[in-house]
Amino acid sequence: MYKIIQVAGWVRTARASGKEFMFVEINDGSSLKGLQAVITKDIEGFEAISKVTTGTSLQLKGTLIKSPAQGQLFELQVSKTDRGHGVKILGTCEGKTYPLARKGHGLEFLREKAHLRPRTNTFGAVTRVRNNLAFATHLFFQTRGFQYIHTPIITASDCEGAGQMFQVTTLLPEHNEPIGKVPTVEPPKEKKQKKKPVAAAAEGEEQPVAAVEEKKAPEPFHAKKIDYKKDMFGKPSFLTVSGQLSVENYCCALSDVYTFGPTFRAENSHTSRHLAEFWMIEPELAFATLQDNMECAEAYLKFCLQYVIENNLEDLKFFEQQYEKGLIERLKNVIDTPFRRLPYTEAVEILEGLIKEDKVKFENKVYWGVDLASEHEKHLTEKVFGGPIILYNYPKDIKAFYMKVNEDGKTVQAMDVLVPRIGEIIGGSAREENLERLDKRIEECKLDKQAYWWYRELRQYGTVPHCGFGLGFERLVMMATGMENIRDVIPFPRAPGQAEF
Ligand SMILES: NC(=O)C[C@H](N)C(=O)O
Repeated sequence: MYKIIQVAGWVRTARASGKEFMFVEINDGSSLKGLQAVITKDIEGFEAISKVTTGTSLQLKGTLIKSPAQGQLFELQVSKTDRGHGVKILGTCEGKTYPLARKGHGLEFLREKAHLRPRTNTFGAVTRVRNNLAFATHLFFQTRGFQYIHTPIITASDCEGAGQMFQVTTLLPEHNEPIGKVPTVEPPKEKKQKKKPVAAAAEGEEQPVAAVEEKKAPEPFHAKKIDYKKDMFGKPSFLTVSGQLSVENYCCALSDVYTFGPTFRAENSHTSRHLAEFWMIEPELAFATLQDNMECAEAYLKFCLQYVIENNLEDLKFFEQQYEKGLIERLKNVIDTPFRRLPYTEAVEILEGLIKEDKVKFENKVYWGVDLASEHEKHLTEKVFGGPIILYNYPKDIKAFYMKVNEDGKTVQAMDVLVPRIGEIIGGSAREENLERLDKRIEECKLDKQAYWWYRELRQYGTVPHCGFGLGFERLVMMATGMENIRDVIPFPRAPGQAEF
């Protein structure tokens, strides 16, 4: 049994075997392994093909046969036959300057070659896992009846109240001259429109706009004075730091919803866990408690990891070999073990106890009320509990205004999912659904009540208990692959000094 197939891809390795034939391994990025082709001398253009180097793009037509060689099931035989075999060089690759001609590049070197690094085994594998995690995310929420909401990228609201926002400015010239050639606008011939009666709108429906205005001739482009800054959004606007407040609007109408989009934080952070542009998954659950929130977060994380074990095993084995020994076992443990849940207060007591007994030293102080540093979070997950944990009921002073205050008046119904190596992967809370209490928090946090008028109205008109969380997608990719630097799990990292591509 043989099959004639046509494939295309980039040469990984090419080597001649005597003068009679040559071996070429090509890869099209669909999996870690490429396809080996044996090309014989009698094929047209053999002379040119025998000189191809790594990176060349090729199209091959040949017969797929069982491979006699070890480590591969099939190989492609390309030789002169009556079955239309052939080789076509699509794009040659300058071997002398091609940055990936040599094997075994460091990740740092590859970060500077963001346009070419997808061709390496590491970035091919990261990309395939990332893709499946995104797919698993939709699968998880969609099969549970959540609606996917596209929340805005440009917004005037600072969800977290943390002020780490990129401001959006226009590049249009200050002096109202339009860019480029101005089209001449001929005013249309004046035509009077008859007044039409407005049809009665059904209750609750939008009123149809009455066609009562006479159509005015458009003003010539130059005549209009435009204040671009003001006309654009009317107030300073920013790139979103979170879709949460927007998705809450939809949660208070469609019940369970989620958003999955890019978010931006203008942190001048050089750590291996932060990016200025990252993707966040933010579900919002209606008629739900903090308990429901924790359950959803845990089930979602486990679902995603299970999905990549089932669909990316070859890639995971590669990561295990190259980056993290025991990766697959670790993932299976996460899936199989219930996440330990404990109040923030208890976690602080554990850490304080360890410090007192001289069992651990931290750079950052630990006391009730502190925002735990990543060294504390890592210690808890890696050394104390040996797996992911969920901390909840955090001091209200270190958390955002929208979180529901507990009866003790000191803590809020917040939760963070912490995982080994990474620290916080999920942050969420039950939202304050009571308008009075929300207003009190807005005041305490010294925020502008007026700016949140629409958010407050959700509490005014048919409020419901609801909660939600945000998962930093890149941190999930790090968790699933064992990659240690967040810049290596996103196609084009946006971090200080890195925005060229
Ligand atoms: N949707 C969420 O709860 C995420 C939270 N607003 C954050 O940015 O961390």
